[in-house]
Amino acid sequence: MSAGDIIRENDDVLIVFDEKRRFIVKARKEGVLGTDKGVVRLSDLIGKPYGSIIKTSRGIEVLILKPLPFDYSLLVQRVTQVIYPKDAGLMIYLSGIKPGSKIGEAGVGSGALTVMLASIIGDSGVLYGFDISEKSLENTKTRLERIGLINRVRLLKHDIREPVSLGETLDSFFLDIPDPWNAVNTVAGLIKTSGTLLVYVPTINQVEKTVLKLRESGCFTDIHSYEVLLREYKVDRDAVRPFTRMVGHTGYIIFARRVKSVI
Ligand SMILES: C[S@@+](CC[C@H](N)C(=O)[O-])C[C@H]1O[C@@H](n2cnc3c(N)ncnc32)[C@H](O)[C@@H]1O
Repeated sequence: MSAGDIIRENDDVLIVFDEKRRFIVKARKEGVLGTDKGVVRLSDLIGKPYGSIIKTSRGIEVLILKPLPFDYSLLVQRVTQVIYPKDAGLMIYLSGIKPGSKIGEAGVGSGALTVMLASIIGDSGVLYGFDISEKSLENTKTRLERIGLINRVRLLKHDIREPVSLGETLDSFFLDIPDPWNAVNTVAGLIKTSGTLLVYVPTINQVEKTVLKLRESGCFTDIHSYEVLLREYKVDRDAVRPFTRMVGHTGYIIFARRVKSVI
């Protein structure tokens, strides 16, 4: 077992009571997490290996885990519609981003995608996050500080449809605003040639407008549009089937590569 497997003071811990009741807390010498299933003393977490089971004051067993990047969505206060992990997963894979990548995102909204992107680019990467809403920027800043990722992110109040200079070009740009077609020229100027653009839109009408604008700009090629449908399964002995409820629709993903000029 390595040192990182043992919970130390100030480490984040995911406490799982059941499917619905999950909390991220910091292990501390003082303080408690109070729930209807009893109290967990935060000092009880210190020195325990991640993956252990501890008991609340009411004797109920809870699991203590190391939070994964997507677990931090528990801390995201939704001030806007957010990008779901199923969509973020494909967007991140297609983008090709990795530790050290320099990337952009507009709008940051509630910061759900920002948290996932910032966790991937590492301490050597940088994310320029644009939004026109002061509230969204403030909210995202608070989340990133809480999770310890703020050093990788520069939050900027700016309308991404208007030109902007960053002093460097980006490996990838993530766009989630109502009218992305109006931002195509600006983001084309920010992405390095052979870099990637990922656009997220909730309606198919927005897909059409955006793709036509990307083609017309002459700055993008390899343009593809996708939708991700995710079905989870309920697994019991001799009774394996999809859950009866599923998320029917979230949004569409558009991928494109920046080129000098389309051949
Ligand atoms: C749907 S939310 C983004 C949600 C975000 N992707 C998430 O996962 O939390 C859209 C955001 O875009 C911002 N926005 C809208 N138009 C914009 C523009 N032209 N430039 C920058 N931000 C813009 C809005 O203020 C809003 O916060």
